[in-house]
Amino acid sequence: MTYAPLPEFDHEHVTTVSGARSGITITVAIHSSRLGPALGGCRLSNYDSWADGVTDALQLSAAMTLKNAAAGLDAGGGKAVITLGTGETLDLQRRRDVLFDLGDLVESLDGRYRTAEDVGIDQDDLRIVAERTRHVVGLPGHTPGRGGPAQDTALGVYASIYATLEAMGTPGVVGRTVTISGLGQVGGRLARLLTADGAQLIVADVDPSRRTLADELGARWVSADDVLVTPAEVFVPAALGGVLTATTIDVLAVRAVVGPANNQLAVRDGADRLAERGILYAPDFVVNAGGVIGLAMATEGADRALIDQRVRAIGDTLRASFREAQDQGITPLAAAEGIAAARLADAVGQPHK
Ligand SMILES: NC(=O)c1ccc[n+]([C@@H]2O[C@H](COP(=O)([O-])OP(=O)(O)OC[C@H]3O[C@@H](n4cnc5c(N)ncnc54)[C@H](O)[C@@H]3O)[C@@H](O)[C@H]2O)c1
Repeated sequence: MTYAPLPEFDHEHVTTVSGARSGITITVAIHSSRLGPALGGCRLSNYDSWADGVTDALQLSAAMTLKNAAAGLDAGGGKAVITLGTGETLDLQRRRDVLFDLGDLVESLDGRYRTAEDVGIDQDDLRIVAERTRHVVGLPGHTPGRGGPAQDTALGVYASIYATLEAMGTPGVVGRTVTISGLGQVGGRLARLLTADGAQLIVADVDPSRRTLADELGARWVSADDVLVTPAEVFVPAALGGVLTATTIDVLAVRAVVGPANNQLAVRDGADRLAERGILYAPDFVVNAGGVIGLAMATEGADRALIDQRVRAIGDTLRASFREAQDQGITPLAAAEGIAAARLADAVGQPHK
């Protein structure tokens, strides 16, 4: 994973601790609570160093501020990261210990940050965290309908792909080639939706067991190494962030990038580079907001139909970003950041940002 350098420190509050039970480094980063108490998942992942874990928490929480603002949620941006060393795994006892440590840390923030699932944390883990804190969102049984943020995230990406193809002047997915890198919780669900609509899928995953789904859907399987150079109309990054480096942008053979991975751009000028290559970039924090929209709305008691409607409206936010970009001669990323910034600027009576 490549981390774009942070231009400045503008977070409201960051706490990094060694868990009292586990000794594992845990960071909670609250970037902004201007629109409400911060909401964002907890990631449990391996890092080269504890400092990389902190950097990831800083970047992910800043992205949550943009995501929640652009999605029209009354929620600020925050994120937690549990930092495991390279190759480190947890046995059941240690996993429980670190989840209790996380719960205590979240509880100590008294509701300023609400945690949820993210990569490496599932609903069983959330149940354990909830034994130590009230500030957990998306517990099993709390989301109406099909449940789980991945389905809502996939639906938001699906709506985004339609909006992007429309902006490219080639609406609809029938017969269009779409490459999905990462057939996990989101990528797998998205693959099913697009196949049902008649898209031609090309898929890759580092986990060979995902090939079963590829075969079931009649998708073409390519290696994870080749996925970026394989020609297609749309590239969907659905694995880890940081996939769009100066080098990979130069070799991409697609017309658009639309995917759920957080913080896809490893270089700050990545959006400009994509535009120079004539590749339409759908900003990740707009595209992947479905999960958090579902979580936030479920806590407010919304029903499934209303949540679906709001998740599908991600396509409209994207259309507005593309229009603004066209009108102003800026990238869609800058336009989407402008939409989020306008909401943040309108918020009153809350702390700075
Ligand atoms: N789950 C959500 O609701 C949600 C919400 C917002 C953003 N996201 C982001 O979307 C992405 C996917 O999330 P997910 O929940 O599906 O995760 P996941 O862990 O279920 O799936 C990721 C998949 O990517 C594969 N993978 C890992 N490295 C790869 C590589 N180099 N090349 C190809 N495949 C690779 C993994 O084997 C796995 O199958 C993540 O970046 C996540 O942060 C997810």
